[in-house]
This record gives sequence, C-alpha cells and structure tokens, in this order.
Amino acid sequence: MTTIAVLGAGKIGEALLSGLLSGGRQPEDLLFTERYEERAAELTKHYGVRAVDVPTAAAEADVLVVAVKPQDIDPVLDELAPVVNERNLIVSLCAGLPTSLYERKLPDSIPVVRVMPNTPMLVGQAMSVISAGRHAQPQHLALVEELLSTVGEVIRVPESQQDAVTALSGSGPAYFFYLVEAMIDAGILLGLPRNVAEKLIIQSAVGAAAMLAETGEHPVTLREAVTSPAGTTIMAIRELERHGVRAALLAAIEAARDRSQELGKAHEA
Ligand SMILES: NC(=O)C1=CN([C@@H]2O[C@H](COP(=O)(O)OP(=O)(O)OC[C@H]3O[C@@H](n4cnc5c(N)ncnc54)[C@H](OP(=O)(O)O)[C@@H]3O)[C@@H](O)[C@H]2O)C=CC1
Ligand SMILES: O=C(O)[C@@H]1CCC=N1
Repeated sequence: MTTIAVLGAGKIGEALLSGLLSGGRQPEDLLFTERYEERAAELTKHYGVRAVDVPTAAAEADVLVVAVKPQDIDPVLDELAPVVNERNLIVSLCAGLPTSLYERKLPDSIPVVRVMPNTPMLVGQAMSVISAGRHAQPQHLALVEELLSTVGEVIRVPESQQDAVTALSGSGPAYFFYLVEAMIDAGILLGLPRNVAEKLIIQSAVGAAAMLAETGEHPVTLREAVTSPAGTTIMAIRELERHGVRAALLAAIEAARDRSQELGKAHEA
C-alpha cells in the first residue's frame, strides 16, 4: 500500500487526511507533519494518524503532499532537500507555486505533481485538478489520480492553466458559501426566522447542485425553467443585473487568478 505523508495538516491537509481515511485508507498508511505539538496531538487523537518530522516522512512515505501556505514553503523545501530520494513523489497543493520551484530546490529528477484541490474533499466531493512537473511520469499522474479519486473528481490540465483553476475551483466553494450567506441574510430581511431561512437556502443550493450534476442541462436552461414570464424570478434577475453581479464575479475570479500568479512570482529565481 502507498504511504502518504501530508506536510502541514491545516485546513486542506486535514481535509485530505480525513477524506483518505473515509475513502478506505488505513491510519498506518498515513503520516503528517505539523508545526505545533498541540495541533499534532489533537489530529493523532482524532484520526489515529502518526505525526512525524520531515526526515521520517521522506524515509517512510512514497508520496509527500505539501500543504503549507505558499508563504511558508521555503523552510519546508530547505528541510526536504537533504532527505528526499528517488522513491518520493512530491505532490504540491500550494496555490500559485510552480513545479519548477520544487525542481529547482530539490535534488535532480524528483517527480513533482501540482494539484489544486478544494475543501469539499472533507465530504468526498472535491474537485482536484492535477498537472505534471518536468520529471513526473504517467505512473505518477496515475497514482495521484487514484489517491484523489477516493475524495472526489479529478481532471488533468496543463500547468499553465493552474492559476485560473485555483481561482475557479480552488477558491470556488468560498464563492458559493458567500452567496448562501447573503441569501440567508435576505431571508432575515424578509422576516423569516434564521433556521427557516437557512433550511430553505441550503436545500435550494443542494437541489440546484444536484440538477446541474445529474441532468446535464446547461445552467441557462435550468435558470430559464425557474423564470416565469412577468413572475418573481425575473424581478430578482433584473436587480442582480442592475447591481453588476455577473461583472463582479468576472472581476473577482480574475483577481483570484492574479493573486495565484503573484504567489508564484514571489518564488521565482
Ligand atoms: N484551504 C483551501 O481551500 C485550499 C488550500 N490550498 C492550498 O493548501 C495550502 C494550505 O492551505 P490551508 O490548509 O488553507 O492553510 P492552513 O494555514 O490551514 O494550513 C497550513 C498548515 O501548515 C502548517 N505549517 C506551516 N509551516 C509548516 C512547516 N514548516 N512544517 C509543518 N507544518 C507547517 C501550518 O501551521 P500554522 O497554523 O502553525 O501556521 C498549518 O497548520 C496552501 O498552500 C493553499 O494554497 C489549496 C486548495 C484549497
Ligand atoms: O485562498 C487560498 O489562497 C487557497 C487556495 C485556493 C483556496 N484557498
């Protein structure tokens, strides 16, 4: 069985550990590193997974998943450089960081796969997007695909598309949560009790997502089916257009893409 070490078990690292366990991996096949002992002890207690240092992770694990913030990558690379070997595959989850950064800082020929996952991984519904670095072979991509397919959907894209992917699906769940939060506020504005507003909006979101996933219909067709002539929905759509919501989304996602590019540039040679 492949042993996987998660370097930096924060929000996404923990989601990965939790998702892999729910997907059938055994705690003894997983390892993690963490900066603070208290956090490490908490995770070990909860998941039964062992906390280790970086040399132990490199010696025992086949796959090293880097899940620290991009701003924290330098010390991790310094720790990894002397201990990684040809049996390790590096999988980077870090927004913006190119595979070339790892290839430059780590010994020759270490295979690197860049992945942009998202937090629905916690419930087995991640969208993970993977790209091969210079030394990653088809078997490395296949291994990463196999691991991540236990926690959601996986597709491959050229690495040049990863900043856009980060802005769309990496950050994407946050936009939906923001929308849900705003719609619940609207329910409060209209005088509904909070628990009722929450139930209505969350089930509407779940139902809309299921229709998108299961009918194969275009979102425009699905929206048109809700929008009756001279009815209620078109009045709401007119206000969304008047307030520039579509333009705001385009600008927001472009800004997220730009930030991903900037995080990468901060680590250029
Ligand atoms: N959150 C998300 O939805 C997604 C995040 N990502 C990417 O995943 C990465 C992690 O993001 P996220 O989980 O949100 O961030 P977090 O800050 O929650 O997680 C990072 C974790 O790494 C720990 N850490 C930092 N440096 C080290 C180190 N040297 N050794 C061991 N552990 C260390 C941090 O500890 P401490 O708390 O002490 O700093 C923290 O627990 C980022 O690169 C991000 O771009 C990708 C897709 C989605
Ligand atoms: O906000 C971030 O930078 C990370 C990357 C994608 C989602 N969260």
